[in-house]
Amino acid sequence: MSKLRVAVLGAKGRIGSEAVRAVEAAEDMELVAALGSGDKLETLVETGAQVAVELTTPASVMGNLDFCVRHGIHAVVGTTGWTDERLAQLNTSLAASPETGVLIAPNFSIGAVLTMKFAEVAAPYFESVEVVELHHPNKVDAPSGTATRTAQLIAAARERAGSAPQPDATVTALDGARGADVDGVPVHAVRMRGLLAHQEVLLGGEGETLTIRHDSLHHSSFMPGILLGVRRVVDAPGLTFGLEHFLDLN
Ligand SMILES: NC(=O)C1=CN([C@@H]2O[C@H](COP(=O)(O)OP(=O)(O)OC[C@H]3O[C@@H](n4cnc5c(N)ncnc54)[C@H](O)[C@@H]3O)[C@@H](O)[C@H]2O)C=CC1
Ligand SMILES: O=C(O)C1=N[C@H](C(=O)O)C[C@H](O)C1
Repeated sequence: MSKLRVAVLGAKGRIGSEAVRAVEAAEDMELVAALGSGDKLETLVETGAQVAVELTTPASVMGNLDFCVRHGIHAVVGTTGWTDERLAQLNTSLAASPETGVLIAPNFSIGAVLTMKFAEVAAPYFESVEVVELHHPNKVDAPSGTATRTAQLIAAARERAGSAPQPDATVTALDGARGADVDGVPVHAVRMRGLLAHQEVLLGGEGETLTIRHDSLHHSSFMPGILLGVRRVVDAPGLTFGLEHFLDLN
C-alpha cells in the first residue's frame, strides 16, 4: 500500500515539531515537507503533498488553507481563531474544490473531545455552567478554541432543552471579572508558567456541583488525533468541524 504524503505547516512550533516526529514515525505516512514561517507554499505542490497538517497561527491559517484547497490538498487544522465569517470563507473555497477535505479540530486529544461531549450532555441538567481554561503563557489567543467550542456546544444543548438563563445577580463587576460571554456561557482564561493545556467545566445545581476536568500534560496527547485526522480526511470531502466526527461519537 502506498504511503500518505503528508506536509506539516508550522513545523518549528510547539505542536508542529511534535507533529513532524509523529508523521515521521507513522508507518503509513511519508513526511514530504516541513514548512516554517517564510517558506514557500509551492513546496506542497512540488513534493506532491496529499494532506497538509496546519499548525501555525490565527494570522496565517486562512492564507495557507486557501492555497491548499485551491490545489486540492486536504488539510488537518489545529490552528485556532475560527469565527463564523472565517468558516463561511473556507466553505466558499471548498465549494470550488468539492473533492478536497478539511478537518478543523479545536482539540486533537481524546480527553478534550470527551470533555466537550460530556459537558454537552450534562449542561441541560444544571442551572449554572461556566468554563475555565488554563494554558501556558506563550499562547497568543484567549479564550482557547477548545473553551469557545465547549461553551458553544453547552449553549446549543441548553437551548435545545429549553433551559432557563443562568442565575447571576451581579450588578457591578470589574471588567473581565465574570469572564468572556460565549453564547451566554462565561468562559475564563488563565495563563500560567508550568501549565500546558487544561480545562474545567463547572456545573452547579441545587445542593450539588459537577466538575469535568481535562489536562493535556504533553503535546504527545494531540498526536493520535492528528494522525487519525490525516488518515480520515482524504475520504471526507468538504468541511468537518471537530474530531468527534471521525471518532463516531455523534
Ligand atoms: N487543536 C489542537 O489540539 C491544538 C491546537 N493548537 C493550536 O495550534 C496553533 C499553534 O500552536 P503552537 O505550536 O503552540 O504555536 P507556536 O507559536 O509554537 O507555533 C506556530 C508556528 O507557526 C509558524 N508559522 C507562522 N506563520 C506560518 C506560515 N505562514 N507558514 C508556516 N509556519 C508559520 C511560526 O513561526 C511558529 O513556528 C495555535 O493556534 C494553537 O492554539 C495547539 C495545540 C493543540
Ligand atoms: O495553544 C495551545 O496550546 C492549545 N490550543 C488549542 C486551543 O486553543 O484550544 C488546543 C489546546 O488547548 C492547546
